[in-house]
Amino acid sequence: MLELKNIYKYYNPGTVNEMCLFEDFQFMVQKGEFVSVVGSNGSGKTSMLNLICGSMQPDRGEILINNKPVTKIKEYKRLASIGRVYQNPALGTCPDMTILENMSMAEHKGKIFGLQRGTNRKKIPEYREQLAQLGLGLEDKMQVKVGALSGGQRQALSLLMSVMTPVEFLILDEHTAALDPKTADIIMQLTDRIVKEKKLTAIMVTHNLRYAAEYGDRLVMMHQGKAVMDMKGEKKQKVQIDDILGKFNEISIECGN
Ligand SMILES: Nc1ncnc2c1ncn2[C@@H]1O[C@H](COP(=O)(O)OP(=O)(O)OP(=O)(O)O)[C@@H](O)[C@H]1O
Repeated sequence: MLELKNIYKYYNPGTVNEMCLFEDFQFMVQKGEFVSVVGSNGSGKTSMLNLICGSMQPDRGEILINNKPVTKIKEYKRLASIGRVYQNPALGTCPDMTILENMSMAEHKGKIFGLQRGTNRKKIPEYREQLAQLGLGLEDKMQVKVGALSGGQRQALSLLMSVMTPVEFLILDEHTAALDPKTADIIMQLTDRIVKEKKLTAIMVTHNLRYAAEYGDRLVMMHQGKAVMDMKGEKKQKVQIDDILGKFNEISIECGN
């Protein structure tokens, strides 16, 4: 379970540009939930993910993971239980290293590296099998540098790498936004499969209302640092784009998008 409790977050405090993004913000995600988060530009979606992952500190309030306060725990330690995939496929992988080296590095996330060889050769068949499951032919490109892959291939690899350690949470920050529609669909199906197979608790920020309606078991819409819609259960299972489009247009117009 993940909880943001009474969160306050100010940007540029003490300046003319001071902005209170979150004011007594509450957000709770149950174990195993797959939450799609949509919202207007600047509504605080990425900031919320940054607070969860520890890349940003709240000014007040508490963040709890499985009822334990983690607010003061540093990002790199918090990421032991969290996998994160970014919008930019370049962010989750290292372009000058091969697929094999990237996977080896991902498997050692959080561990201290010595000067021993980077890749355990015995792991190759296992990595190969994991890559084959992506269905993109990456298993035959294990010695190819990641910088030479397409955005979609790279994002699929980022996704795979983000769950190579036994994480409990998957944080997806517009992870299909930079991909063409067909590739985005492939990555989305892959995401859904991974979340279900590994029984992860997932939070997916997306601007794609179709994905938000189609995937996950809860849909949250954010606006100006607040959740203005929170749908789950049967209501979420039955939701269609048209059911959320009205509210989405309303908040988008309000903030000039
Ligand atoms: N580091 C920062 N310094 C100052 N203001 C910031 C900073 N990060 C975010 N903001 C502001 O906080 C608000 C929320 O930003 P955030 O990126 O969380 O929104 P978002 O919902 O993810 O937006 P988008 O959909 O456009 O990506 C915006 O007004 C943004 O300008």
